[in-house]
Amino acid sequence: MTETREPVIEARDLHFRAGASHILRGVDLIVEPGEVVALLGANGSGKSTLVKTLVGINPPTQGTVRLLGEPLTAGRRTTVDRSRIGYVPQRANAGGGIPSTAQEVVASGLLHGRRLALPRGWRDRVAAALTQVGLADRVHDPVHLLSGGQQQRILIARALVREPDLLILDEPVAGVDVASQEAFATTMRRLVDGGLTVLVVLHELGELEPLVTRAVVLGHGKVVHDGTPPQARRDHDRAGHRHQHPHADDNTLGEQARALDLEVRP
Ligand SMILES: Nc1ncnc2c1ncn2[C@@H]1O[C@H](COP(=O)(O)OP(=O)(O)OP(=O)(O)O)[C@@H](O)[C@H]1O
Repeated sequence: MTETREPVIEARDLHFRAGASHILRGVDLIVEPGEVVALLGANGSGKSTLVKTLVGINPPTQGTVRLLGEPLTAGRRTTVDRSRIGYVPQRANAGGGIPSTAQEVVASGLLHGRRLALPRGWRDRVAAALTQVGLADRVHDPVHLLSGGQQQRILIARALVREPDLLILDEPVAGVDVASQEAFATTMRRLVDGGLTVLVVLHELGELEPLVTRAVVLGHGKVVHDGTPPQARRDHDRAGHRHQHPHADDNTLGEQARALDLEVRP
């Protein structure tokens, strides 16, 4: 993996408008190498829009984005090396209605920019990516016949096959069975230990909680918290949990935390 000393993600004063909607309203986000940042917030707070703005799908109407130290400028050829970035979109259908095999879908992750042919050794790389998500034996299976959780793992393999330095995931475990969530967390642990930087949109920290180094909470298109990851409310039910922290019910963060069924440590 290539060493990057500058922030892996550096977004300044990001705004995104769609028609009359002002969806992102001045977001600053810095992610340093090796961090695992959870992007949280209530439904409609702008998480997916922010992630799409960061990867260049929604060019910002104001503000700047730098990825891996290079500027991402709307409408201009970028010097950002996209082969070093893996992106897993939200609730995507891995098969796309076309009966592709797992191998074909994962191999498509090796095509980027002007690369229209698969590189030498692609079969081995695809097999290695499928092994990382625990689906090595499904290489020739049509993706549309796999379960929802397995399809999501195929999409994660499609991002991992690039051996990225930065992985951006939008709700990777939404609607995914527990076995898949555990397999995903184990894979992430291994990759993060190897130096991967991660920005992950989540509704709850779940199995990824031990990995998350920082939480950024969005509320109405703005950052309302950037720091310690919130603690799951289910902790209250655990034996020995000491109820010492305030619920911050009177501020915006409290609203966000309630919407997420989370509470924020003081
Ligand atoms: N292209 C667009 N045009 C108009 N409105 C949009 C567009 N994209 C998103 N929105 C609206 O912007 C708001 C934020 O959407 P976004 O999908 O970013 O939220 P989110 O935090 O990811 O929500 P969820 O948790 O439900 O996925 C929503 O009200 C959404 O309907």
